[in-house]
Amino acid sequence: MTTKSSLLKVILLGDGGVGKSSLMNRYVSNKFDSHLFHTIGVEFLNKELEVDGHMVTLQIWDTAGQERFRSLRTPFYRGSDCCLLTFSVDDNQSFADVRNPEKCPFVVLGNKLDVTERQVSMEEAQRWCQENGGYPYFETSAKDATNVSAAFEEAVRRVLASEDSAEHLLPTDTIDIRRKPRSNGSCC
Ligand SMILES: Nc1nc2c(ncn2[C@@H]2O[C@H](COP(=O)(O)OP(=O)(O)OP(=O)(O)O)[C@@H](O)[C@H]2O)c(=O)[nH]1
Ligand SMILES: [Mg+2]
Repeated sequence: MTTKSSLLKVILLGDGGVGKSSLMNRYVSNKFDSHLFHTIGVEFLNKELEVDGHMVTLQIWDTAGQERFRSLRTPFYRGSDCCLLTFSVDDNQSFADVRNPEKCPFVVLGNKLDVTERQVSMEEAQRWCQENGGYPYFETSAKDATNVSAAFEEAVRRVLASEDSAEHLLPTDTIDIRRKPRSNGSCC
């Protein structure tokens, strides 16, 4: 029997320091580093998971949020199935930047839930997500591992539900050369 797996690409976007790399490291390696360096350019990691009976290879692209790297991100939007727009709840400016997405968002993450001094309330973030297309909103902490898997898994569920998942199917033992290229499968 052919085992089929879906290959999904998600991209983490958001200001420098909001915790994108920390979320990826927590999710893929279950590790947290309180003195992580800023990302330079773009990095990616793969994670295999099962969502509602679907085997998925999730390719997570982690972009550099600092302003000086902004132009580098553009090529990586292409072919993304989902954008994870991330801000940190203790940084108003990072939420303002999320509210002006360059490309279509899919899931919005308010990270650093563990901090005591919030600048963005849950109500404010939820209201914005509802009023701007009904984006799913998750409050996460890469530090405490709160809601991190749930946020990535929701992204996978949304992609699988919104697209003909057959478009992603990669038979492990055959390649169908008659298959047409994806026409409009990507959101970004
Ligand atoms: N308290 C707390 N700190 C966090 C959390 N997530 C990340 N941090 C810290 O915030 C800092 C920045 O985290 P990064 O993951 O490097 O942020 P980034 O979004 O990848 O930043 P760039 O690579 O510059 O775009 C690091 O010192 C992390 O340890 C969190 O959930 N809670
Ligand atoms: Mg980073």
